[in-house]
Amino acid sequence: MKEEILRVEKLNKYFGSNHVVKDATLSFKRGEIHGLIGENGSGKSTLVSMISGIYEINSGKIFLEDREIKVRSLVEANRNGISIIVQEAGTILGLTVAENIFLGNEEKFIKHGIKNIASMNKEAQELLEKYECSNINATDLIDKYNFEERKLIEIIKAIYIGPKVFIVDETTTALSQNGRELLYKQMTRIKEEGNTVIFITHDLDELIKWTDRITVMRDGVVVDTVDSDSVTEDDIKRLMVGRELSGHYYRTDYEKPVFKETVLKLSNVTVPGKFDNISFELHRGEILGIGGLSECGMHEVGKAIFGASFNRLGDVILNNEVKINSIEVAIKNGIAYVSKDRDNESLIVNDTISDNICITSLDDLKEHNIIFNSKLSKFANKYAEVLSVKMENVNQLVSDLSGGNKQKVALARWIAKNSEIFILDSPTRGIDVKVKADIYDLMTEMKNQGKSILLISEEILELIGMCDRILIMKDGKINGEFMRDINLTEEDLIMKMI
Ligand SMILES: Nc1ncnc2c1ncn2[C@@H]1O[C@H](COP(=O)(O)OP(=O)(O)OP(=O)(O)O)[C@@H](O)[C@H]1O
Repeated sequence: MKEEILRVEKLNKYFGSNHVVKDATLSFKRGEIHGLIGENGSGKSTLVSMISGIYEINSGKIFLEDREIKVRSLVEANRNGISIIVQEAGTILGLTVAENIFLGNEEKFIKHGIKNIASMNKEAQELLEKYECSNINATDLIDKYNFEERKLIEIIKAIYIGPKVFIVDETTTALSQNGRELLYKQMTRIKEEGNTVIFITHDLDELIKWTDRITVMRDGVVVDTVDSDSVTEDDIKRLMVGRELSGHYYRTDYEKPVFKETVLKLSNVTVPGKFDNISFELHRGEILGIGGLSECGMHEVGKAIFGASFNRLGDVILNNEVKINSIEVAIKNGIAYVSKDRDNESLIVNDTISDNICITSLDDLKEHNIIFNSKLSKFANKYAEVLSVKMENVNQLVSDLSGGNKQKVALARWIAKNSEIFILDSPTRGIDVKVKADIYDLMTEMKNQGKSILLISEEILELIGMCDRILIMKDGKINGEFMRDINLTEEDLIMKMI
């Protein structure tokens, strides 16, 4: 029997009248990876945020190595040996990589009131090398790096302290295959050294594979804790939802036609330093996937098509000969874009759900040049419902939603706009299995209506399961093309990525 390292007893958290964690009692053992799963909004992030000092506890107790701890901030949690990688961006823009890594822990570099920046930069660079991120420069502003690179920096920040409890909140979907390998390696090391990892992921396969035990939450309540080697994905789904979930997940068809008509054409598109001379066509009714490893440039391709890259070269042309050179032209011509960097590029998090959903459809909602609030509210409610957004009402701020529910709002806006071409970068990031299946159904329905989807994804199975055609990128170029085929395997795609 492994020894307990961390115990939470009757933890409660309210946001206003919303009781989101209810009497949670849970024990974590030394040398285990302990998974945490539940539907979007079931209280996982809130629970680990209380353990890591991000949120105040309304009632209950936390014991670390049998000693009650009261952590009031992340820095205090760190000092107690608890670190976390949060689901959203956890780095601060305007600071260097080194400053981000040592944020809250700078005093080790301060002597007689003077901070030894050279020494801090040197130590940060050594950490970057040690954790296989030598392409990142400690003295650079963090702003220079993309979402995945910032996540890797957060991982280093969380592990260099040698945590007793390392919390990973829905991080793997922000990482590509190589970033994931790095994270798994560190999780395994921490476990083998007799410490504990709390691992939140919506990927059931990954959850069962990497954890020793799994705790399931439903509506703020800890439902059960099970041994990972004694459960199946269906068992977990049943515990999460409280009933049997049946039916398919990805598309099941292999013969559905793609129209010959080209709706969007890229000719020799380049974004210097990101990708080079990319040309392809997207057809009506096609789901075209783009996959690859972190540095391959695929995320920038989505941005460039939407007119959101400042220094793009080459042409992005619609079938009516309109050239897409700006976001405004893209939206006017029926192009939708969901970025992987949800909080910074897809949503206005300090605004309401209603405003976020309506923002791209305001012109369509005008009556004699007047926009009626009642109409906005009805419209927002309709599409929040289509995407099953778990919320109090549409006037709630997006920042108050759980990660997966934010993602649903980002998608709802474009479904509401009835766009013709969807560029979806990691659209199911952070979304629970049940809603994921609904989103895949929605994508299939859109395809059947003749809409076109460019699906940029790190999830190889998602690409194989959903796409009519898949382009694999490597080092800024297209390195392989695969047609939909029941015999296509993960290995086929990976071979073209590496
Ligand atoms: N800062 C906040 N203010 C108000 N309500 C909040 C806040 N943070 C979370 N909530 C609410 O608490 C509930 C639980 O959210 P939480 O983020 O813990 O869920 P989760 O299980 O982590 O979901 P996901 O899988 O989507 O990340 C949700 O209903 C959410 O809207």
